[in-house]
Amino acid sequence: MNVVMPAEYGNHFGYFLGDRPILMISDLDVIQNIFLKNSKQFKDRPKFFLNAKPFVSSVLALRGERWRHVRRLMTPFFTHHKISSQEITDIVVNSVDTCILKIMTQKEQIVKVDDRMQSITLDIICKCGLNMYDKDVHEDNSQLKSAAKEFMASAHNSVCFLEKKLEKDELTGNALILLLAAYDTTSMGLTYAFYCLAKHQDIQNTLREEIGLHGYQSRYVDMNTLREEIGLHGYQSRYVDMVWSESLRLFPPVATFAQREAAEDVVLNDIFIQKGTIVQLPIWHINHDPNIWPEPHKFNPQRFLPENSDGDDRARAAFLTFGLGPRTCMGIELARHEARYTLSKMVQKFRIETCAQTPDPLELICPTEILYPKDGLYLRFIPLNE
Ligand code: HEM
Repeated sequence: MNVVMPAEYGNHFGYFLGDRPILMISDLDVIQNIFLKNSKQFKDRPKFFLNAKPFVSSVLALRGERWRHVRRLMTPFFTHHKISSQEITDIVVNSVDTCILKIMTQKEQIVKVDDRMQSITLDIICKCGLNMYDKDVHEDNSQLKSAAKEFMASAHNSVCFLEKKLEKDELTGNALILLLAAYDTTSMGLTYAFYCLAKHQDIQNTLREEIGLHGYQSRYVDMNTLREEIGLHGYQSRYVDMVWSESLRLFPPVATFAQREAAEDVVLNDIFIQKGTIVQLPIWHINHDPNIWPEPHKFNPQRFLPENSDGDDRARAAFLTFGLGPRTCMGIELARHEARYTLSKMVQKFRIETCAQTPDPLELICPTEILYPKDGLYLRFIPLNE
């Protein structure tokens, strides 16, 4: 719907989902007006269909002043400084290195990439956000169900840093949301990044060379190097960020979630928006609009060279993978931190290629909010000689 309808009906049109009026907007000026300039009139997401506790008490679903309060409390834990701390970096490094070891020791070089990435991101968010350690998370028989059970049981302890400030339901709801929001979004982002790299050996080589040039010559990217690269002196190998952004543009893992409800009647850019209307961002459509992104289906990390993006509101509205405005994704820094290390380390250790099981083209499904490769993604990980 996100893809087909804007192409057919133009840059703004409405439809009903049950009794809910939805307005789909793909004009960048209107998007800026709604999500950035007039965000006070569009501050909340619509009420969730899933009206169950503790989910409705999470930052994702809260509305109005309560959302503002919870978001303000949580924000300090998601800053660049906090995310690139030694504690979190240790967790990221440890998880990716365990995954590499697992790939190295398996007999076949064929890797089910989405499975492996899910283990990494589940491991990281459970340790960083929920204080929950599962030693089998990288094993094939790791039961997501039992992990989820354990998570629910320990949910209250998990966000204890907020304990005195939040209601019990909000603590549990936010723990649940941290898990849901962080794990499959980032794992699918990484899966698509590896798919793009496997299909573009030249770009994979450039990334490998860049990492070598900027201090990743050693076999292992040790903690000090990583902190120096990311934390203290700014990250040197910008190319890995460009690869990450470009694959997230081509394959935005979250398809439909960026929505806002109009708090009052309003006219913007000559469009009358009635109170209660739900404005929907067509993320996929904008990320592939040839008027915004020339040759939109081409994987070209150069688009994200700092000099090619002027960082103004319009540029921000053109890359919608993390949503836009005050309710934009809280986990951008954590996802980037995980991606920098995972992509860098994997291309340093392996040549990643497509194999007979790699789907081409990649067929995607969207059972809820997140896009998954229909039959998983298999790639060949060939260890590189030291
Ligand atoms: C590649 C990875 C990710 C993608 C593509 C992604 C995408 C999104 C999108 C599209 C939204 C809706 C934004 C809007 O309505 O404007 C969102 C919200 C959110 N994301 Fe992410 N996300 C990712 C990773 C993460 C991670 C790692 C975390 C947590 C550690 C996280 C936590 C959240 C939260 C809490 C919200 C709700 C914010 C609010 O309502 O105030 N996300 N994300």
